[in-house]
Amino acid sequence: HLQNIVDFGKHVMKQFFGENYVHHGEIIQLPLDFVRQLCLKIQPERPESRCDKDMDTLSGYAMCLPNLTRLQTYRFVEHRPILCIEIKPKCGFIPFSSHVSQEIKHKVCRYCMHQHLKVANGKWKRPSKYCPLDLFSGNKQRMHFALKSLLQEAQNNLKIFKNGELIYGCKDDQDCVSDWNELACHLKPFFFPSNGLVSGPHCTRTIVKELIHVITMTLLSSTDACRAGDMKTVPVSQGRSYCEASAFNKELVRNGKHKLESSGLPRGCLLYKTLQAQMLDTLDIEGLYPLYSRVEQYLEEFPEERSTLQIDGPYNEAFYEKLLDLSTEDDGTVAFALTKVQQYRIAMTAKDCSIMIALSPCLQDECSEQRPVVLTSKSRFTFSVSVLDLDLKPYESIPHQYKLDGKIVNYYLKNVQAKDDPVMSNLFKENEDCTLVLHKV
Ligand SMILES: O=P(O)(O)O[C@@H]1[C@@H](OP(=O)(O)O)[C@H](OP(=O)(O)O)[C@H](O)[C@H](OP(=O)(O)O)[C@H]1OP(=O)(O)O
Ligand SMILES: Nc1ncnc2c1ncn2[C@@H]1O[C@H](COP(=O)(O)OP(=O)(O)OP(=O)(O)O)[C@@H](O)[C@H]1O
Repeated sequence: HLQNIVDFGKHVMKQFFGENYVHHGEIIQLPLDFVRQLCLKIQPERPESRCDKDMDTLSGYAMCLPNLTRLQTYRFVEHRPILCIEIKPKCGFIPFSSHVSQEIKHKVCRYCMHQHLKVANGKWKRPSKYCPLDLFSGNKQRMHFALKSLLQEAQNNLKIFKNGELIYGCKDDQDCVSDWNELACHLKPFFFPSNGLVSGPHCTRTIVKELIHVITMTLLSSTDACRAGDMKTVPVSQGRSYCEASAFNKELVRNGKHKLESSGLPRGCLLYKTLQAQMLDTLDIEGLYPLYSRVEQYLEEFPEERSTLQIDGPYNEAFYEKLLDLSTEDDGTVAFALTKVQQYRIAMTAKDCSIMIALSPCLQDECSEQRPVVLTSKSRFTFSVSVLDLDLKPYESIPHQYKLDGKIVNYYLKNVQAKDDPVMSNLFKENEDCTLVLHKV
């Protein structure tokens, strides 16, 4: 299983994301006693919602990954201060598939719809104003808004580490730190090293603005090329480039502006590559589910074929090659259905991965090709960008995805859209006041 995870990173995700962004890790052997002690030590630290999963304490094998809160541009550990921003951007496009049955899915993105269900279920206390389409727009104003929203309501989409230690974001499901003054205290030596800025609300705002600027610039930077770089899954123009529920969009509409800018992402940047991989979901779960059922039916008849079809690996070169087939014509075969299912699993993985941006202050003479640099008003940083959590989503999770999609959309239609829509909300009001009169017939 571990070998599969490593191979998947090495042979598949590196091709989609690029050599420098993906760290596939390696398998190591550990003494069982050490693993048992480690398990006991970390158990009380794990968020409650994660406690349904257990650490493997029996095999003696583990995956060793580099510490991505540190710079990845140097092979040896550096002992200078490091900031790391972890962003889980989620799905950055609106489905364009003709299989979508509810019009709302062509207007409001899944993240924004899901927010309402998550708040109703108690996963989060408040909805976030973050919309992935703003972050993926490539438009600096929209990206700034998205990042500010993440800083306001981090949920599980933003974490900030200083020297490897979490200083901002959710430690567990309940405990979310969102004190900007405290954050500014941590960041001040990075952004204003000569201490020329007095403290107070103005100082906090300035520091947060600088932080957002640095994140935007690093997200738009291109520090790698990849094999699938020229593979165009879908032209971005095919889907809607903004989400109607985005607070940024609503604000524009309120101000009488109806045109939302989408500058597009530079092709080499990690956001662009993430979006391209996400867009391998060309059919939407509604179009994909019948194809999954076709594969399932085949496997029921021929269970021994499961390994030939490479459903659970091996994730090798041959597996990657099959993913490049973007034909849309369904010839009714299992082969067609399987390709779409595997592409969907890649897309799901890319929709749930995280981006790690590591930043370290540097001097003017330290920039080179290997060490990209980003500038702020009073400092300069060398940085690296990596992608985290690239375990292929299981084939078995597809029915769950299908059900969840229905739940998210239905909840939104019933509880949010109906109230936002003036015609519908008037209907609700009238209904509240109406009296039912029964006549004898
Ligand atoms: O379905 P989603 O969009 O809620 O994503 C799940 C994530 O929830 P989120 O929306 O980020 O709060 C969820 O995140 P949390 O564990 O809740 O922080 C997981 O990442 C889950 O993946 P897996 O099933 O553990 O492999 C994710 O499930 P997958 O759908 O990616 O399998
Ligand atoms: N290589 C790494 N370097 C730095 N931080 C990491 C690394 N791997 C994971 N983390 C941190 O740990 C968090 C959880 O990691 P990840 O999502 O990979 O775990 P998981 O496999 O989903 O965990 P679980 O066992 O709870 O399901 C990440 O969001 C990140 O903050």
